[in-house]
Parts: sequence; structure tokens; C-alpha cells
Amino acid sequence: MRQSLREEKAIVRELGLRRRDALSIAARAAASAAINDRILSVLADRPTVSAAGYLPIRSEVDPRPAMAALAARGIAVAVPAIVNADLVFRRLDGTEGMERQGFGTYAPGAGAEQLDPDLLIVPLAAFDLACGRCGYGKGFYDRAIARLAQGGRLLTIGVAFDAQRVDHVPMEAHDRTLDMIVTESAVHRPSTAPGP
Ligand SMILES: Nc1nc2c(c(=O)[nH]1)N(C=O)[C@@H](CNc1ccc(C(=O)N[C@@H](CCC(=O)O)C(=O)O)cc1)CN2
Ligand SMILES: Nc1ncnc2c1ncn2[C@@H]1O[C@H](COP(=O)(O)OP(=O)(O)OP(=O)(O)O)[C@@H](O)[C@H]1O
Repeated sequence: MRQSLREEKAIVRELGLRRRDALSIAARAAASAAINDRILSVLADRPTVSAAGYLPIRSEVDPRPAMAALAARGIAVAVPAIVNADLVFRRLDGTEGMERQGFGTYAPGAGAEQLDPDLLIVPLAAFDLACGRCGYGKGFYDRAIARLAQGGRLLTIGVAFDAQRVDHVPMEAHDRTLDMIVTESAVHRPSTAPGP
């Protein structure tokens, strides 16, 4: 049972990544712009102390315009770094040089301020309308969300292109649905998903 769930998830992951890679650079840029606008309208009147985005790799949605707009509102903005095989979130304020984190990702060095964000903008490989997601398969975000959610208020916003939607993301016990998934055409919430 467990093995087949893993295998099913791997298939869904490959499908989402393949469809994301197949989008043209121009299509990704246009869709990313729409996604950034939508993220900012969703957050317009939500009090946020600190937010984590990410620096895009490969064909990921580029959330940097939304991160910059949040920073301009005085919100502390961080990106993930990998420490002891877990994510920590380091503030991007230009005071610390960037370091390679592996897998083509970068983050400010260990001297940067470490934050526990109350808003998480989450990259993903594939999602479904119930706001299930899967990433690159290392469980980094699953563990980070589990940890940050213990601290109280946490809003998780997945960002993806419409093309990354699949019928169903197989969910393991540790998987959490996101609070919303923002694409170029919609904001999906678990409450608005059609029933099973
Ligand atoms: N832009 C962005 N940053 C991000 C993530 C992401 O999904 N997107 N992450 C989301 O989780 C974390 C990094 N995720 C990683 C996911 C997989 C491997 C990984 O597979 N490493 C292989 C080596 C693969 C290679 O270098 O080609 C390994 O450990 O064996 C590493 C980091 C944090 N930063
Ligand atoms: N909360 C957790 N506690 C302990 N281990 C976990 C937790 N979440 C995930 N893991 C481990 O991480 C592994 C990979 O998880 P999964 O396949 O869900 O990754 P993913 O969602 O694709 O990746 P990511 O979260 O990095 O984007 C799981 O098999 C599990 O062993």
C-alpha cells in the first residue's frame, strides 16, 4: 500500500514537472506575472509579520515580484536554506552574501537573520483542486510546514501554473493540504474543491 502510494506520487510529480518544463519562457513569464498579482490581492488585508518566498530554479513560478512588494510594505522576507537536511528561513535583506544550497538553489549565508515566517509561498511539482501538493520528493516543505504550524498562525500559499494540475495527488500521512494554491487563472481553496 505504502509503496504504491509512493509510486503513484512519483508519477504525478514527473507529470507536473514535465508539463511545467514544456511551457515556453514567454508563457511562464506571463503566467508568473498574473500569479504575483493574485498573491498580492489575496494578501491585501492580511496582517503578515514575516513571509518566506523562494528563489526560482528550473521552470518554477517566479514569486520575486510579490516578495519585493511584501518587503516594500515592511514585511520581513526570507528564503529557504538547508541546515541538517531541514529548511530554515533566512532573511533576504542584502546584508549577507548568497551561498549555494545545492540543487541549483541559493540563500543568504548563516549570518543572516533566521525567521519563522507566518506566510509561506510554496513551490511545487504538481497539485490538485483539494490543494494537495507534491514537490521534488525530499519532504523539505512537508517538514517545514509541520514545524511552523506548531508555532501558531501560518498561511501556506502554493504557487503553480495551471498546467501542473493533476486529478489527484496521492497524500501520505505526513502530507498537509495547503491553505490555497494560486495559478494564473484561479485561487484554489480546499473548501471550493469539488467533492471526491
Ligand atoms: N526554488 C526552490 N528552492 C528550494 C526548493 C524548491 O523546491 N524550489 N526546495 C524544496 O524543497 C528546497 C530545496 N530542495 C531540494 C530538493 C531536492 C534536492 C535533491 O534532490 N538533492 C539530490 C541531489 C540532486 C542534484 O543536485 O541534482 C540529493 O540530495 O541526492 C535538493 C534540494 C529549498 N529551496
Ligand atoms: N512531517 C514529516 N516528518 C518526518 N518526515 C517527513 C515529514 N514530511 C515528509 N517527510 C519525509 O519526506 C519524504 C518525502 O516526502 P514527499 O514525497 O511528500 O516530498 P515532497 O512533498 O514531494 O517534497 P517537498 O516537501 O520537499 O517539496 C517522505 O517519504 C517522508 O519520509
